[in-house]
Amino acid sequence: MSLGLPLVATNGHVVPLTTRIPPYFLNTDHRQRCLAQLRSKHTGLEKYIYLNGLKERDPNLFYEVLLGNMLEIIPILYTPTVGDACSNYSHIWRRPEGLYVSIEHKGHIRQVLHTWPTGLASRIAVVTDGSRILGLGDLGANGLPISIGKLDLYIAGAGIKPTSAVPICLDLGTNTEKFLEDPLYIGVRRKRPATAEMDEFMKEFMEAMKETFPQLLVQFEDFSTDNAFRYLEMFKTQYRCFNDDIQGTGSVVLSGFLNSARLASSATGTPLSEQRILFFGAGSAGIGVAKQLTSFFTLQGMSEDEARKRIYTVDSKGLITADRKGLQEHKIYFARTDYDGPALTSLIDIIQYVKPTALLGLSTIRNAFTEDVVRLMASLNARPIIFPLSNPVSLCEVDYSDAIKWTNGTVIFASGSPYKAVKFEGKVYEPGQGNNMYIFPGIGLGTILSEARHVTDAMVEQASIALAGSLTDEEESSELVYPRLARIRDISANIALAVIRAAQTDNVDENVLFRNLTDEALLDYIKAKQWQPCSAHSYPHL
Ligand SMILES: NC(=O)c1ccc[n+]([C@@H]2O[C@H](COP(=O)([O-])OP(=O)(O)OC[C@H]3O[C@@H](n4cnc5c(N)ncnc54)[C@H](O)[C@@H]3O)[C@@H](O)[C@H]2O)c1
Ligand SMILES: O=C(O)C[C@H](O)C(=O)O
Ligand SMILES: [Mg+2]
Repeated sequence: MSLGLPLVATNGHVVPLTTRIPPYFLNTDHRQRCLAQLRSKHTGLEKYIYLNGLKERDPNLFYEVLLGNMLEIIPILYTPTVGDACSNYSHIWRRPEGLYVSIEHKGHIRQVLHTWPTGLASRIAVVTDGSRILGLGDLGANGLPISIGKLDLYIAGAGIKPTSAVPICLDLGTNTEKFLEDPLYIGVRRKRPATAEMDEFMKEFMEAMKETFPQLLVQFEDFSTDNAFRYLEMFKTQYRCFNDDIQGTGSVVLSGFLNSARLASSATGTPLSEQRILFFGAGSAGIGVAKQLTSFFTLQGMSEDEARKRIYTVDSKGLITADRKGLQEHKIYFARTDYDGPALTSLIDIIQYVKPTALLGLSTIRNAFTEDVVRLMASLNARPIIFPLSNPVSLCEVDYSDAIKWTNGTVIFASGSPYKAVKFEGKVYEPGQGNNMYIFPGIGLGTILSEARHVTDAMVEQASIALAGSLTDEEESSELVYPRLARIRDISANIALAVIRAAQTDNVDENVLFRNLTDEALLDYIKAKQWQPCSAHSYPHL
């Protein structure tokens, strides 16, 4: 109810003309109060629930607090705590906050999408089917928080308007027995459909998305690996969409790898063309990154074959070789044809054979990079590049403090989940966070603004190169391989610029107005478009 303008007392204090707002509330900093309330919670999950409530009560305040405290709050809304939120979502559920499209809606998906309140204003949907949430497996309908967390990064990190964001969970059932038996489980109680039924569902879903939200970009998130590759292939030139785990991860890891290779090369002189990269884990993420690296190597002048030879992949059965029977489709391209000895199954044996300059973990195997493994990498390389990229932290291949200790501080490190700085023998070392959160907000922003018909490979590649080039002098001299998170808005704007230029080169941009702008003018435009939260709007009746 409007009660007129607040009074300004002679001492300058603002006194609201209402009994519902405490008299001195407006003279205090409510953001500090929220932070104190947040910090009073003891577990990550309690903090997540608190923030969720704050977002519902006052979205402007929520995003203001988030933007001012990214380092503290991103790990709660996103990896790693979002993993706990997903695992427990049926039990912590409080209010509707995303769109569920269920297998039982098949044949009527358009009608379901029409119920979304922001309709034509929608620009970005993060869509998961909950089948491989982080490394936590099939969480079914509990997967929605991953879409919400990614969209919070779009809003905070790229400046997308909250009303443009559509978190979606496709509820296709789950193969995880304990959820099917849980009386509080919020999803349909059935096993996942066979491929043919799921394909029909996905085709109807994508068609309905395009009709209902014509200006929207779809980000596929955390689909199990076979489906992730299949739907990307099926839809990437038909709809405005991309897969975050394959392309976003490929792009962000290429970036960190380029900065790492430069750092290592200043100690060893090893050129990019002599890097040998060992992937421990060959799923959507491992193969997505391997493809992005080889594509970049060819851009640098290597032949496709030379580029591919730089890559070695390992799965649960050991080094992937072409002679292995029944290899899954996505593993064939990188299967080695130059090894014909007995199967190499231990990581130590594989490292001794490959002598990698870089070891990348996308395996979901906690502590797979043992002391022996890390020490062996350090004995082979003056600056070993070790990226344990599996999420959340509980599945990370090696902790930062161990990697520092076992390499005597020589490691060049980036992990998927955040780690704190480590003090070792009097020196402070800062880790990198090789997480697609640095890249998808910029890819999305650039795609939306340029109204690109599709997300092309060049758009993803240019995003990566822009991120790699975004380090400040201070960040470079601190030997960081990714920029500091607090700068993510500016970084996302720069990535968006690179994405728009690549869309233009590929002729997929429908907003051709940008073609006439200089880079400087376009960057200013992008920044001006970024949504800013303003908690002063929170009490409009005052
Ligand atoms: N850092 C990031 O930005 C980022 C992005 C995407 C995915 N990820 C993480 O990567 C991990 C993998 O994701 P995915 O989609 O590729 O999953 P996935 O399940 O398809 O892949 C896991 C791979 O690891 C292999 N593996 C399993 N056990 C192994 C063992 N004992 N030894 C060797 N290899 C083994 C599997 O064979 C498979 O190839 C997840 O934890 C996910 O959170 C991180
Ligand atoms: O969600 C993340 O933190 C990164 C990535 O998309 C993943 O699946 O692990
Ligand atoms: Mg993911």
